[in-house]
Amino acid sequence: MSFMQALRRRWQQADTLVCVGLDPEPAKFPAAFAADADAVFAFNRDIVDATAQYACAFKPQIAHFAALRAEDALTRLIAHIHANHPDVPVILDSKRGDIGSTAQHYVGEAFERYRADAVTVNPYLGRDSVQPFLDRADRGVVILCRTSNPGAGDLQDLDVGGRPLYQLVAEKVARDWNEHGNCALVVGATWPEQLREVRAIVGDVPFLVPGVGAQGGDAGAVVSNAKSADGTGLMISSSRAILYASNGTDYAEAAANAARELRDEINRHR
Ligand SMILES: O=c1ccn([C@@H]2O[C@H](COP(=O)(O)O)[C@@H](O)[C@H]2O)c(=O)[nH]1
Repeated sequence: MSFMQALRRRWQQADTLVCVGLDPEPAKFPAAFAADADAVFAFNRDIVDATAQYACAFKPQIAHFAALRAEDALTRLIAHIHANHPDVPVILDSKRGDIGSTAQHYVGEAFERYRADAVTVNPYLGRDSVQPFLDRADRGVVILCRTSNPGAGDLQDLDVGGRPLYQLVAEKVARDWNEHGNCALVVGATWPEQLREVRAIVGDVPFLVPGVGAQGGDAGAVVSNAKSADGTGLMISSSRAILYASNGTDYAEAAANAARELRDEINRHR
């Protein structure tokens, strides 16, 4: 089953648009993990098992693992998700982008080494840099469009022939790059108006929407402005607000509660 098929099936069967972000920061782990040499894997595994029922996708962010020299933990975590929660697809958030010959190796990194179902990609080197990802029709290619950070507009809003650059990215992805139907777009929850504009341009292309929770985006506004025609179309991603809902012994239960509350808030606006 392709990433897009798995995502659509998950949206329908689990009735959730929540993407659980996996961004390990050992300083925020509960005290019990201090003596655990495998803490990065163990903490994330517990979070995954506690929140899977509320998740339409998991999104590990690669830098959080690589900076800790925990690539092996990331490999085992994704294998754990596939083995124990096979209906929940995994998006590797690595924001890759390079000339085609190197991009081919980033494809291998995401899909062969880590066995992710989808990967985030930076489009600013142009189509040939994204083509090796696009060619993998079974995998998702989640392309940066209008990111959630405060400086997103510095470049993404630059005027190109009377329109902001991010709108041209959206149009190009939806009309040219999505031949296999395997593209999605990153649009931040912190930009409700831009979410509405991009949805109007791209039809039902799925959005990965980071920026609720710790970054302060309004989940209700995201849904109202950017849901697709059938009330889905969104992977609304939260990392810190779920992962670190508690640093006590109830960390897994608190994470599950945070994910469930986000799911319920989202569903109230669908
Ligand atoms: O525009 C973007 C693209 C990616 N991210 C990533 O999402 C999470 C957000 O974490 P929170 O704790 O929910 O704020 C993180 O991995 C970012 O690298 C983003 O925030 N914005």
